[in-house]
Amino acid sequence: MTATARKAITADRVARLGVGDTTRPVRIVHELDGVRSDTAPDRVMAAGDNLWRLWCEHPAYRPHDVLLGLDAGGIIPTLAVSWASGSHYRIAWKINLDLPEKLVFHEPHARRLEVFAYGRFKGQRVLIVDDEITTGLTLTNLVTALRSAGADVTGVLCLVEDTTGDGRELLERHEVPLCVLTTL
Ligand SMILES: O=P(O)(O)OC[C@H]1O[C@H](OP(=O)(O)OP(=O)(O)O)[C@H](O)[C@@H]1O
Repeated sequence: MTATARKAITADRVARLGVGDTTRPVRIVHELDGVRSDTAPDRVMAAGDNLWRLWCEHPAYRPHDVLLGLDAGGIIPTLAVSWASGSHYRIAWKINLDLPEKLVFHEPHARRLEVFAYGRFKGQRVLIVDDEITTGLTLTNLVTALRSAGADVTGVLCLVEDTTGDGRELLERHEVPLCVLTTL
């Protein structure tokens, strides 16, 4: 297979995974590496369901148009919340594809420093989903980029808040509510 053909297949797969609908997340979770046992998908879906319920009861809850998850750790939680909430989702990828209308922001920790969210965000109410927050730098960078693109960030959902960092305080300074499943 040529490099061009491989690139086309990768781009198609990213596009299909990145703008999802609620009928597909379970099948995608089964396809992802590391989630192969019979019970793991159920646990992932239960976590997404619980996180979604907590957000619905949160005082700062507002409706959203789309979920936005972060590659890589945020992908599975995003699928799970999508399934629980019946929401469409997108993924911000650490893959730079030659596609129009991409939002770029900087990830302060990863080896690949730039993250790309494809498509239009102007006028969209976006609920961000990730696996964990520590310093909050990653998510505030994303919030700033989304707002610059004309999006309305309704909140951030994370599975885990590492309270050794100041992520919650940083998000509060940016007036973004944070809802987490558990703290560490
Ligand atoms: O609150 P912060 O201090 O910014 O850290 C949180 C970020 O760190 C992790 O990503 P990581 O860089 O490890 O990338 P990964 O998801 O690809 O593992 C995690 O998934 C968050 O996105």
